[in-house]
Amino acid sequence: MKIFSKEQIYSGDKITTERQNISSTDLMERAGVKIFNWIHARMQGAQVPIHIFCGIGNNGGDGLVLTRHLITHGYNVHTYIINCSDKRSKDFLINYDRVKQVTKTWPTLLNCSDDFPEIGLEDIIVDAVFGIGLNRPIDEWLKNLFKHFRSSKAFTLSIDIPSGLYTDRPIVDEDAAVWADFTLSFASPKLVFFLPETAQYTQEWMVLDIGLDSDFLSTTQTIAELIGKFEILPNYIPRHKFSHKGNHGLALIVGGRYGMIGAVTLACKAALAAGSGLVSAYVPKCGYVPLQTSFPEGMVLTCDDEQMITSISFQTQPSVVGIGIGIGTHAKTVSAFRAFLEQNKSPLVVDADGINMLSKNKDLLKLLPTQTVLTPHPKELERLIGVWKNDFDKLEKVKALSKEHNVIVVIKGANSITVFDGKLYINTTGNPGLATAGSGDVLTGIITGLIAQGYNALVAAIFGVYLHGLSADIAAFKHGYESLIASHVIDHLGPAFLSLLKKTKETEESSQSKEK
Ligand SMILES: NC(=O)C1=CN([C@@H]2O[C@H](COP(=O)(O)OP(=O)(O)OC[C@H]3O[C@@H](n4cnc5c(N)ncnc54)[C@H](O)[C@@H]3O)[C@@H](O)[C@H]2O)[C@H](O)CC1
Ligand SMILES: [K+]
Repeated sequence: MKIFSKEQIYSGDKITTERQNISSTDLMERAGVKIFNWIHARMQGAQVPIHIFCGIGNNGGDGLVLTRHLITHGYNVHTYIINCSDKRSKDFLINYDRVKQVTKTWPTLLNCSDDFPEIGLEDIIVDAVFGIGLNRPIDEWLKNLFKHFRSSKAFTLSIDIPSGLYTDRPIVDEDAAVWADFTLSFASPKLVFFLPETAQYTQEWMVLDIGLDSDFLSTTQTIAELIGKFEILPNYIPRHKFSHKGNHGLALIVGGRYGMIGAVTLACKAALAAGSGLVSAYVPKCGYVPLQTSFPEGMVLTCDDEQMITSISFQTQPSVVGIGIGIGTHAKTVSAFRAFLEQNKSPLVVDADGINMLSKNKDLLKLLPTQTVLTPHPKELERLIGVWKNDFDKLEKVKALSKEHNVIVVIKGANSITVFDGKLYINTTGNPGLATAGSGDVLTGIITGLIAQGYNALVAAIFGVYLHGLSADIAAFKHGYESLIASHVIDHLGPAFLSLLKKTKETEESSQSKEK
């Protein structure tokens, strides 16, 4: 699913009104009716007090359309206009008049020093104060109003975006935005729903289709894309009946040191379970026996050193090398890594200490083959790109690194984001159970295993992150978040593939991202 920028949404509105020969008021009516339908389907006339707070822009206009329909359907509605400026939008004013035509109880004007209305715990708040048009910090009174919403503990529904959030900038103060339980967003979810600093402002979200021009929707290229089942499926490579293991590549996992052989084992098993035809490990001598014992499907190569990798040389030409897991950053290992990079001809996935070695020896970045996949966790990323000021700054820094070295960077986290060629691919699967030892090693194994069998590196990174999360989601049904361990993620890769390919309703994208 595309994630449109603010500018794209404004131009989509304009194109739609022109091509469909409708007014902006008509489009607002559609938007407001969609919200009304969503609420009406759930409340079915219940007389719970609904407090609708409207700004004076078009987000407030949406709130007024909602107000009118709720009133005419007999709901218990209290509407407030945040009357702190006189720049009322045209469609706000039209809908303000329309509300006055259906009720004698006109909206309450809240001047920006007034007391706040009482809100009960069981009431509902609709936040239509600001949409995507917020362009400057909000004042103290508004902050206090938003705090009042939060302290009421009433269910809070935001229209389009929690008021106070910008679409393209961080906010500095956690009281400066509405903390929504649910956000109904028009046309596309907003990027800030997925960034660590702002995702907390809405517990859940859903996109409402307001019938924007279909050519606009299909042809507009976006910087960010949300990756769900329907984005992954077209990239799936089916297996041929007569294929043999040689057709599905050889993945080589290079890593490990004394006490860190388990990590390599996890990555090897994950590469195999992700579909690599053959998987080999390259480890220091101390890894030989444990790997041969716990990973009977694989081959094990060793360097001469007992404890750590001091040289990397092998006879075969692997389809892909996954390097860095548990490898350490000893000077001898760095030399071996450098020598390896200087002569390597295979595509690469670099993780963990592999990334740490790149961070400490930036000249090594130049030796990476094009479209190498880097999979840093937040600390590794910080070592690689330096400290960032906020999520937007982080994304810009990662885009710059990716561009300079032509590499694919997977920013791991709750919504892992794969960055390449200026684009952001935001993953939708996964759960907090993945915050556990070894889950990153499994991800590296999966991505390596996908490249081995012929997926291009970008698809492998996006698909790998998706599968890893999906597998964890399936495993969590059985194990819960606390008891989920990295091995479960490997064990559930099979069910993850099956669920991806299953054509039933239950496996379709979560209701978080689709209108029901
Ligand atoms: N296709 C769609 O998505 C549609 C969206 N709609 C809704 O329209 C809003 C965007 O409306 P807009 O009028 O551009 O902006 P806002 O309602 O967010 O309000 C801006 C309003 O507020 C003033 N302002 C900005 N910052 C501040 C501040 N810090 N303090 C006080 N006032 C501020 C600004 O000057 C404007 O006057 C979108 O989100 C949807 O909800 C349409 O209904 C139809 C289609
Ligand atoms: K809002």
